Parts: sequence; C-alpha cells; structure tokens
Amino acid sequence: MTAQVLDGRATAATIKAELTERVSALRERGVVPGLGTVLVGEDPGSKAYVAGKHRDCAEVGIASIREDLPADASQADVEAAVERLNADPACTGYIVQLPLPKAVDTNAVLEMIDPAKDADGLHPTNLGRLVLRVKEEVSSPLPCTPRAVLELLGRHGIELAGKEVCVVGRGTTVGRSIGLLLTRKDVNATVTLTHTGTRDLARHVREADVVVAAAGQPGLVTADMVRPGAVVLDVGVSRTVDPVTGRSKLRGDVADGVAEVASWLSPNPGGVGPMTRAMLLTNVVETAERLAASA
Ligand SMILES: Nc1nc(=O)c2c([nH]1)NC[C@@H]1CN(c3ccc(C(=O)N[C@@H](CCC(=O)O)C(=O)O)cc3)C=[N+]21
Repeated sequence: MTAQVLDGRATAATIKAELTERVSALRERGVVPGLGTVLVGEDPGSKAYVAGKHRDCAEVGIASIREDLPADASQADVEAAVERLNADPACTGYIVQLPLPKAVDTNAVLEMIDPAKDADGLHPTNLGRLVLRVKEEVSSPLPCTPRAVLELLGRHGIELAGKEVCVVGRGTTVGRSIGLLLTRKDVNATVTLTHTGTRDLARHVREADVVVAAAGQPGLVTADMVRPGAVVLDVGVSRTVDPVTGRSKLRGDVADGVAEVASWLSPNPGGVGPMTRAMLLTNVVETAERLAASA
C-alpha cells in the first residue's frame, strides 16, 4: 500500500480563499483584521516562520504589525511589546513566537496576552476554556496546530468518531491540548497520550487508527509500529544540520517507510505546517468577527 497524501498546501490554499471572502465582508463593515507578531532574537527558523505568517496575511487581506526585538531583550522589553499590541486597535490578534530566549519567562509573557487577541490559543484563559468546554463562540481561539490536524482530516473526509487516536508528544502546543479537542462530543475520538517516557511506545502506536506524531524526535515513528491502514499525521518540526554541507534541513517525527503502511499520511513539509498557518489566519479572522459582532 502507498498512503494517500493529506495535502496541507492545497487545503490551506482553499482555506485562504475562503478567508479572503470573510476578510472582504469584514472590511465592508469597517473592520480590518490585523495580525501582530512578537519575535525576539535572530533564530533563522523563527524568523522564517514569522515572515511566512506576514506573507499569508498579505495574501488574504489581513493587515500585519511586527514587533521585532533583539536577542538580548529584557523581560520588561518583551512585556512592553505585548502591552503595545494589547493596546493597539489595529491589532485584532497576535502571537508571541516561541521559543523565547532562556532569560525571558515565557509563561509570564503568555499570561499578559489579552485573551481576546490570543491568535495562538495559548493564553491560560483560552486553554482553560477548552478544558471547561465553554461554548466555542465565546471561548475561541483554539490552539492552531491541534485545530490544523482536525481540519486536515475533516477536509479529506476522514471520520474521527469512535476512532482510537494515539498522540505521541506532550508539548503544550500540540500533545497536551489536542486530546481536549479530539474527545469533545462532536468529534468523539478516544485518545491515548504517549511521550518519550512511554515504556512501550510501539504497543500504543500499533493499536491506533490515527497516529499524531508530535514529539519533536526525527524519525521516532517507524513503519513497524504503524498498523496497516492507519492514518498518520507528521507534526514534528526538528531542524537538523547536515555535517557535510552545513545546511539545515526540516525533519518530521515519521520515518520513511511509513508511507508504505499507512492509508493516509501528511507529508512534512507540506502537511500540518501550512495548515497551522491557515488556522492562525482563521483565528485572526474569527477574533475580528467577534469584535465586529460586539461593536
Ligand atoms: N507562538 C508560536 N506559535 C506557533 O504556531 C509556533 C511557534 N510559536 N513556534 C514554532 C512552531 C512551529 N510552527 C510551524 C508553523 C508552520 C510551519 C510550516 O508552514 N512549515 C512548512 C515548511 C517551512 C520550511 O520549510 O521551513 C511546511 O511544513 O510545509 C512549520 C512550523 C509554528 N510554531
């Protein structure tokens, strides 16, 4: 078997076309969605992601606002950037690009984000509302990558109700929060959360109808672990440097042979990454729509 492709690039393009219309409708009502980004330091990966987000915004008609700070920015400098975006009416949603430099207290920064402008869905209030199952029209934004996984499956007609999903990875942005979405009654999947400390990872992965690989360990999920016909999503983003050429390369958590075993596989790049960006845009449009509705 060769897996069918969960095409994140094509799906993200469809979503962007839909968002372009929603943005025009908002502009007609005098509301211009604006995405803010806070980027601290010179990490090439982070710079590339942030640049990509601004390009995406331009494509769908969302304004964008940049707060770029030097690598040695202090806690107070980062907090001041967050305060500016909280106060700026042109910014309807924003993100603080992670990871922040070690000297900055990330949780303290995330807590300062206005929950109504939290385009990543990572503010404790929004994560808490997800746990408490506050109605979505009040509670959103949802975290982008978990939402990207659900949307990518949904738009390929892959049903999750009653399925066994094995999540590999316990990070905040994906592993710890995706189960909250997958186990909602309207999705109705059963979730096992595994991580690099799981004693027999292969045993859990083998049971799964759907595998979400998000541990950030290149090639962790191998073909022998995957049940034939399972659906596999490769969420990992690790940058490895080729010792010979010195060039950095993006590597996912899913090993090469998995495509021969799975029924559907999300490529990496070209799978969950572009969808995550599309969900960020969706969150920004939705925050602006809520703003317009309450105005
Ligand atoms: N506050 C915050 N929010 C995030 O959402 C966030 C973050 N910090 N820090 C880092 C991770 C990583 N992440 C990616 C998003 C898109 C691609 C993406 O579009 N990747 C392309 C390839 C890009 C390339 O080749 O470099 C693809 O998969 O096709 C990748 C990774 C968001 N993150």
